[in-house]
Amino acid sequence: MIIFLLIVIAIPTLLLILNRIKNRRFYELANKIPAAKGNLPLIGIAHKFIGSTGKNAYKVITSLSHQSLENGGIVKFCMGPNVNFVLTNVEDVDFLLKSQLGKTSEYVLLEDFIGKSTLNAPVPIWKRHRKILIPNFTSKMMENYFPIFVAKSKKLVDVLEKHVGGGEFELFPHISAYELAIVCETSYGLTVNCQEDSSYPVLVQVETLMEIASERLFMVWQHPDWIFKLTPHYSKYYNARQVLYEFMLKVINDKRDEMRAKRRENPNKETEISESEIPSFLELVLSLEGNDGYTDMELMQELIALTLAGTDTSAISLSFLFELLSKYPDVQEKLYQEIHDMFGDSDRTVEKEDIPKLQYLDMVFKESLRLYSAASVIGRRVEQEIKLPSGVTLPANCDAFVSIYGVHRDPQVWGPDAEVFDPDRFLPGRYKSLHPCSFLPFSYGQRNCPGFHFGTMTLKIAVIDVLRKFKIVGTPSESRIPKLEAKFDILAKPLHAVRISVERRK
Ligand code: HEM
Repeated sequence: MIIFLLIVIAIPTLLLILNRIKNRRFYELANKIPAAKGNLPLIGIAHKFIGSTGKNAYKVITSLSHQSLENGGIVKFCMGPNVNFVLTNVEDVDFLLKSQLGKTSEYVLLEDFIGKSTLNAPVPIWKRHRKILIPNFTSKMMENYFPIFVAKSKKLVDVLEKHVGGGEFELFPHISAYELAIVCETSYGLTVNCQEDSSYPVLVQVETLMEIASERLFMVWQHPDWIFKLTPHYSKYYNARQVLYEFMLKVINDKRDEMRAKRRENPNKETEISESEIPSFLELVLSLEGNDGYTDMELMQELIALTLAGTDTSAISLSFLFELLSKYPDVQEKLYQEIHDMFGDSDRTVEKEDIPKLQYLDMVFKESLRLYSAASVIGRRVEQEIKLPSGVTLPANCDAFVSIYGVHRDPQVWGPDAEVFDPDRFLPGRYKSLHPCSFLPFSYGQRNCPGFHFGTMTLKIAVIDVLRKFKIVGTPSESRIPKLEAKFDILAKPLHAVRISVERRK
């Protein structure tokens, strides 16, 4: 027994000492940075995630963010042997996001279903993929996609119409279907009926995969693939991935056949996509010679990554926005007045030129994203030792997390009322004087969100169309500090199903 105990205690201790000696410089620098409360030797804060729920994980993340703010912009936490840092100082965040392009080790866990896609790929692959992806998001493409956004928004209004007089209902599935229908049509050129059918396979499987991947993220012992495969939820995960893969492969093959058939009909045509057509990302890649280096597997995984990146982020952001409007009827009425002043009682469709003219809409949109960013934290791998503008030096080979949640609630940036929901803080004169990294719901630097305009458009169009038609009714908040509960499922999502009711305006 004594020998057994000696082995159990002595071997890890010896390994720890050897690790400390080998990485002396790393620990010398890391030790200068304050550690999070409850950070224990050997395990760090991993115990805080035992039996973790998304709600608990969100609490840990927000607590680390507040501790970072209290320490002047940085806090250290360990997950088992890994030492990580949470940054909230805007100058440091600016420096980190401009200088470090690699993602942290957590993103590697996503490889299991999205491979090495733009979202999570190591830098050399990312550069190649991002170059192919970017033409899909130019202002010309946004113009092309605009009619698709408007058509899906109209369908969202039709679906909500059925709830008039019917009391409270769950909003999120309708919004999620709206965003998915847009991403499918713009990314794969596929018209899907998910707005009519809430059991649509992509919607359900993406949800399952995100839930399980998020749980695994915090269970460090499940990170090795062979252990993960032994867990009870692996078969659910595997089945969801199979359904998604089969669906996407069929989409690719069908599109390729369709394009080949067109080429046979018209062999003299140089490109397969005419100016008048709206090419999807998939069509753009398939029209490139040899798919520009994408294998079918890579292309399929990139499409899944685009679906994840584009659908959930936008749907979550829109859901929080509508929930805030239901809780603050004064803000909703002011916004409605602005929209009504522009459209009157007409039924004309929203046009691209309308959007920048709606200033209060922009302020409400930004304030909602400030308080409830779908991406509450983003990670960057620090390869070489870096000295941050605040004077802190991060050691080489560590993971640094930018807390978007923390930056957006920093009283030094946003004032003592940083927790208050106040769209006026985005009045152009007030907001322009802030550091560009003070507001970064779409991240910042070269690896920021390419879907920034896309997401902004889909959210604003839906808000305009829905408010023109309906008053959104919920339980008004008694405080100007909203207390919307969230959980962490890789993204920060509403904890409970958002329930609202709608009343017809006219
Ligand atoms: C309100 C909506 C959206 C929000 C809040 C959002 C937010 C973000 C954030 C914070 C990142 C950086 C993630 C990181 O560094 O880990 C990101 C990356 C990305 N987003 Fe978005 N996004 C939105 C909509 C979209 C849409 C509509 C698309 C595409 C259709 C999209 C595609 C992507 C892609 C491909 C990346 C990876 C970029 C790279 O690593 O180079 N996003 N997004």
